[in-house]
Amino acid sequence: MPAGGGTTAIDANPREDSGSVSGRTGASAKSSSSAQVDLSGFQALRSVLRIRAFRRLWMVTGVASLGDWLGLLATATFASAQVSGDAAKGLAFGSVIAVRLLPALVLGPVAGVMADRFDRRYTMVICDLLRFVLFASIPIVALFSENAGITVGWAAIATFLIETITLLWIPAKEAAVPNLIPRSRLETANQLTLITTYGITPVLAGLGIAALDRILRTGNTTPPEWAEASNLALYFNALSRLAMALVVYFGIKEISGRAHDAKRAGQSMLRQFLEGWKYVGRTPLVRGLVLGILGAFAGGGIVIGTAQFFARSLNAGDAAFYLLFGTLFVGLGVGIGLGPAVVRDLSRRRWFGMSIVLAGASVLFLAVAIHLSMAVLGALLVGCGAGMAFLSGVTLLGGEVGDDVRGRVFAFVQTAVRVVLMLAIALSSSLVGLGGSWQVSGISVSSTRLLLLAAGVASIFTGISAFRQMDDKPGVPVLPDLWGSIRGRPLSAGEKPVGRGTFVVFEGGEGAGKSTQVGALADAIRAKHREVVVTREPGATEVGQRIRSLVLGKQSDLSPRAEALLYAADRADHVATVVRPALSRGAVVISDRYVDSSLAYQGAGRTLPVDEVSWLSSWATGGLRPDLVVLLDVPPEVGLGRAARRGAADRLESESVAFHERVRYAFLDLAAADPKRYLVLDATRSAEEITAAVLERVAGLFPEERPPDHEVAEALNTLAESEPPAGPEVPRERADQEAR
Ligand SMILES: Nc1ncnc2c1ncn2[C@@H]1O[C@H](COP(=O)(O)OP(=O)(O)OP(=O)(O)O)[C@@H](O)[C@H]1O
Ligand SMILES: Cc1cn([C@H]2C[C@H](O)[C@@H](COP(=O)(O)O)O2)c(=O)[nH]c1=O
Repeated sequence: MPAGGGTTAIDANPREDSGSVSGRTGASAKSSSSAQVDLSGFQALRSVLRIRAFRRLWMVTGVASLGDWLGLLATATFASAQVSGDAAKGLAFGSVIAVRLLPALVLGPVAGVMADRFDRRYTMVICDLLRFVLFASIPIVALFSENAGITVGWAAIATFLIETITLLWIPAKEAAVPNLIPRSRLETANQLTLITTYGITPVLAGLGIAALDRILRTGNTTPPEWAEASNLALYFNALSRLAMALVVYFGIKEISGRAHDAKRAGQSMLRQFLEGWKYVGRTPLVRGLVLGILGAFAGGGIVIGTAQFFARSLNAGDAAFYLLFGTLFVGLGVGIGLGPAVVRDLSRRRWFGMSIVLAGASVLFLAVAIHLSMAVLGALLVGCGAGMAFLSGVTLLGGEVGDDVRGRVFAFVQTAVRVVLMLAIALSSSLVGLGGSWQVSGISVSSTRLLLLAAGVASIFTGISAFRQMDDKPGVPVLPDLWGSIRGRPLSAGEKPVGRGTFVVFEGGEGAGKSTQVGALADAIRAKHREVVVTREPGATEVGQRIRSLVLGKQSDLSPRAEALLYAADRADHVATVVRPALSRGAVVISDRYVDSSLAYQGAGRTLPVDEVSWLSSWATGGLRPDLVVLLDVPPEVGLGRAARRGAADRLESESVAFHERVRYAFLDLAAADPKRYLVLDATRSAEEITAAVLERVAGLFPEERPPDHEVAEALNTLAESEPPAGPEVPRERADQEAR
């Protein structure tokens, strides 16, 4: 994936998330004497919904998705209503569904090229306007035509066209979402979208159409033809698509405006198409994802294809089929809704493979279930595994595939999924019908169960292969890592034990007051006769001093990648020669900036891919993570104003306010993603208030040595008297003067 400008040419996301820190503060935090900001999991959801462009897209997609489900039910029932006789009705119903699935084969590949080649907003708007016309045309043609053949024929043609257009629309939309939202929020955004699309709206559509039909038929009156429930549903579907087009055109302009790649614009569509396939084939992550997704859908298809026979084999009647089907969906919802909260910091690449293995193992369990209760548990776990795989797969695709090729990858996946699903359902339902059943030791062994066994084994095999292809922590044991993640302590690749010390980091924008607070905290801990090492990045070592002059010197003309590498080099030297030795001695290490500064400044500020910057830092530090990060949050204007009073601006301070705003929201997003490790403080408060909040929280790190209140008061007095504030012990003036 070309990393540079691919992912974040749009500058819309972080600033949209414009709630101030106090805006994110819960009432409890406000009433607290400290300035602490409470960032819970629920607030992660709220922070996603604060990103206006995404919120608009999510709301309008929800309405449109409801319309689409209504439309699917309505076109199918509408077609069967046009003919009489069970066989003809069944054929009409099935044909409409088949017609909806067919275009994927023909058009899927082209759709991706279009999503990557053309402006995604215009692609979405044009597609939705066309769908508006086509959906509305189905009941209108029926109204004016006397001939059932013409009505059903047009319904089939319009449905085919709609599905064709949908295939163009989906990759454009899916590829656009990661540009509207910070990476750390992508998973929550996907959770919200998947639950809306596959959980809430199909149920609402089913209930809505049934209720509409009932209302229209109350009092034994038959409604006029134009007001039939299925017709009204189709009008609703048409209008929801019109609304989508208008909102995207007028309200979500951020979808346009990706970096224009002149080289690619000149390429032929065929070349771009082949390039997309090659990308899928040669990128291990994408290959693993595609393999896993297809394996999971093949397994799912076999479960669906055999479900009715399987339910019969349990002697539990037709109701068992619906029960198992419903349970599968409940499992999907549980996996998508609760999965991230359970596995917490587990690597998403690992989670994806593990989820498929869970789904496969659950299919195996289904295959040997001898009682309905076992089958219900199996179906629930199959759904859970599939839901978690779906969520992690979509999030990985959105977050780790470059913007320039994302449309094609999404299109590839959606086409392949449909084909595999159709084949799996068709083959398994025909095979299952051919086979019989035998009694082995009183247990009924049927072709259904053998097929399920085969599907389970195949899914486990696919999950393991996907895991191997994508693993980002090779050598780290799988089960301890899973267990550690569930308990909030995932194992880090390459992490070495660092002794008994405690590592505290202060982060935040320019002039947030980090040096001031580092000094105050160091004084308070030293008063407890503990060894404290005050340090900072960049510039804590001899080499670091030279790097500091290079990165902050206004005369330096550094590319973003070179800048990121220099900060990483400083960090590697810093951790190896200062931080780790001090932690091994059992000291408290307090650092003014660390890894998050690179994620915020080089990732969000310079728009380098955050995962790559994160990997670089992780490599530089050998996976060393702080015990606590104190984030001092300050609006850039305030912080830059404070810094300006200190002297001339350096190279980073001279960046635009927009740059510093991106940095600010990236810090907040990092904190929101791991609230236990962070203390977020409103840095516009007085230095004394902030110190009190820091001391209170730090006391929790050394429960046996909580400072008595009079010592906290002393530390605050020292802080109030010291002017200028105590800064890091390491020399900074020389490098800073050279830099400025
Ligand atoms: N809470 C506060 N309220 C007002 N002014 C403050 C506060 N904390 C620190 N200051 C002042 O703001 C200026 C910058 O503070 P400090 O050097 O501690 O910030 P910093 O985050 O380390 O800055 P930089 O990242 O630019 O090095 C100093 O003049 C300091 O006295
Ligand atoms: C560690 C680190 C720092 N920066 C930036 C952030 C600041 O603008 C300067 C450091 O200056 P300070 O006065 O010591 O705060 O460097 C960065 O961009 N990336 C990093 O990893």
